[in-house]
Amino acid sequence: MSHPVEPVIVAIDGPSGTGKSSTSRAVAAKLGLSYLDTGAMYRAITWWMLGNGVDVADPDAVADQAGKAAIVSGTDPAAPTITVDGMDVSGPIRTQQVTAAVSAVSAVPEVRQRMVDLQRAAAVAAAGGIVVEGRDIGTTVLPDATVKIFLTASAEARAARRSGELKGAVTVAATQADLVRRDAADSGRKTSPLAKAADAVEVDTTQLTLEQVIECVVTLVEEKRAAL
Ligand SMILES: Nc1ncnc2c1ncn2[C@@H]1O[C@H](COP(=O)(O)OP(=O)(O)OP(=O)(O)O)[C@@H](O)[C@H]1O
Ligand SMILES: Nc1ccn([C@@H]2O[C@H](COP(=O)(O)O)[C@@H](O)[C@H]2O)c(=O)n1
Repeated sequence: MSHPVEPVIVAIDGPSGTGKSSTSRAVAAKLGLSYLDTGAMYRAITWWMLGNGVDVADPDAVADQAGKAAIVSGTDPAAPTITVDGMDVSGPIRTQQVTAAVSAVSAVPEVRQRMVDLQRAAAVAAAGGIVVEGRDIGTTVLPDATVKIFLTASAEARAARRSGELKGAVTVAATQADLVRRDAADSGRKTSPLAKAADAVEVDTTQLTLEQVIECVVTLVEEKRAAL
């Protein structure tokens, strides 16, 4: 008797700038899976809070407004989308203003509960399987994921990669300080902090090219699938 094939769920977590988005999108595209960028969701709600005059340093004010914005993520790895109340916010959520505020907003339990519900619903809706990337996917959002990966890289390597992206608009030192500050806030919060799940495979990408990281994750997923 044949058994129904369970959709593969890949959880990819790690600190800022370790290559989660680039790797997750490419792995999803190669394996024909959906893709969800949960960081974009926290950025989207932060963008909404800032635009609506909410004091993001006041957790009670943020909690009070946590249910107001309608956040919708498109999960096609070839063209991921993110909208707030029907508006495309893929550009605005990447501004420095949002980056500086997102850790405070994402630390509020009411915000996290709302985002986690949306993230789990997206995973259930992805009948063919999904790659979900973030900070707490393996530990909290999808603890039963088929494969869990925790990407790391030195702060120096991550800052150099990000500075390359920003084309020298910000110094490497300032970029590194920002990454380290955000990681400390994300790791130190009470509710589902950035953490490696006990059963996650850690991949240090410092000395690896993006292509090597993608290949490594694809192999890990295929090995796991073959063993199911
Ligand atoms: N192994 C690698 N070698 C060199 N550059 C890389 C590697 N992995 C990712 N990059 C580059 O580093 C930058 C950051 O990657 P990416 O946005 O995927 O990281 P991230 O972990 O999703 O970051 P964040 O948490 O801030 O969203 C991008 O410019 C990407 O092209
Ligand atoms: N699962 C997650 C994902 C993200 N966050 C918060 O969002 C910030 C932005 O994430 P990026 O991946 O776009 O850099 C991140 O610094 C966290 O504060 C989260 O809490 N949980």
